[in-house]
Amino acid sequence: HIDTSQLKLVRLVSSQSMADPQAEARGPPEPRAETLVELVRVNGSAAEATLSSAELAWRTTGAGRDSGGRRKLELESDVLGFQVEGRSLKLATFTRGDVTGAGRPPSPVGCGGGAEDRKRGEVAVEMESEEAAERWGHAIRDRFASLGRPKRLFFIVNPYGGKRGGRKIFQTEVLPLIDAAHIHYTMQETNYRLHAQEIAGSLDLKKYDGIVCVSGDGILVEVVNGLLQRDDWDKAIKVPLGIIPAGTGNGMVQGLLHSAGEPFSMSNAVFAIIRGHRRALDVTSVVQGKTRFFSVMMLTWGMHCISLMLPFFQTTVDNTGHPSQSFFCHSIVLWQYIYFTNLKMIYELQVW
Ligand SMILES: Nc1ncnc2c1ncn2[C@@H]1O[C@H](COP(=O)(O)OP(=O)(O)OP(=O)(O)O)[C@@H](O)[C@H]1O
Repeated sequence: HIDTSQLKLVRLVSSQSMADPQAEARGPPEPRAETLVELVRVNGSAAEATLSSAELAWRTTGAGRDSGGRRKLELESDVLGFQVEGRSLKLATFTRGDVTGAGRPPSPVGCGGGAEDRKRGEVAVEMESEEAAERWGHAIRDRFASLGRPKRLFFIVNPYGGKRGGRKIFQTEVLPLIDAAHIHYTMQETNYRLHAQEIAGSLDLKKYDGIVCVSGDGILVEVVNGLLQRDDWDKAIKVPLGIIPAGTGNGMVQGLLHSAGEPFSMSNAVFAIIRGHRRALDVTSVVQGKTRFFSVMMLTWGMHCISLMLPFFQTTVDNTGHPSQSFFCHSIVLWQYIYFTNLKMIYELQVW
């Protein structure tokens, strides 16, 4: 609870504060990777396969019904992970539509776009030699690294958020995809209020490529507060943060997925983290007496207030700056309207 009579200052800490910390380290974009071509068997069918910087494509060469059909996997958006086993390169796919050709008529090249849910699958590419499989494995690993995919994640799970499904969501929705992506992880459940803040305040951040909250927005805000209260806060706040919707409103996830052009779903939220999707968020700082609070949601609150002051402003704006049409958001705006029109005090507020 914040005593609003003492609300003195809303300060925009930095519009870049949650930007990709590895962007600088990664430096300028890699030169285009060499294209590899091999005669292989894909899910048992003879094919000519090509690995370019962005995709793995193959054209079947056998005499069957499917002969000459071309299929492809976008490495960034269709592949969860892969492993090399002897001469075999096994790709765990997560696609909209069928790209393997098993069980359905051939689909046209490309499988991105559309609101259809992604489904898991496997594409097994049998190479002529173990060396070839290793070479392709290295090449795909390099492609993933250049996309900024995380290798080690720290999960904070709130078992009491929303409908108290955090634990189950982690086990059944998050872990299978994280395992398929071969991401190493550590998981810690929150045991009490502000536990997430404590965890973020003392976590050895060198060990992880990101912190993921399986929770509502409240835990994310705790994590931001924990990071910003550290002595090394300026480095700490650059650690990528992720959120898997296990809360009540989940406004942050909805906004982030919308900005990435992905429909809101649990698996899309997990996959966005695996793919290393990032965007910068503003952090606000509120000083109340001698205490300072940080929030990534407070700006939304501010934006709603501004929207209320403009009588012809038709839409609300969510925390990522996108128009939000949900009934829930409009209810919040209505509640804020009633709240603010009943306030008798004027607050000093600066944003810069
Ligand atoms: N083990 C726990 N026991 C009691 N409270 C907890 C525990 N773990 C976390 N909390 C508290 O639960 C609160 C709400 O958490 P969270 O944000 O995950 O869910 P929510 O409030 O339901 O979702 P939303 O923020 O989307 O409305 C947080 O303030 C956190 O401090």
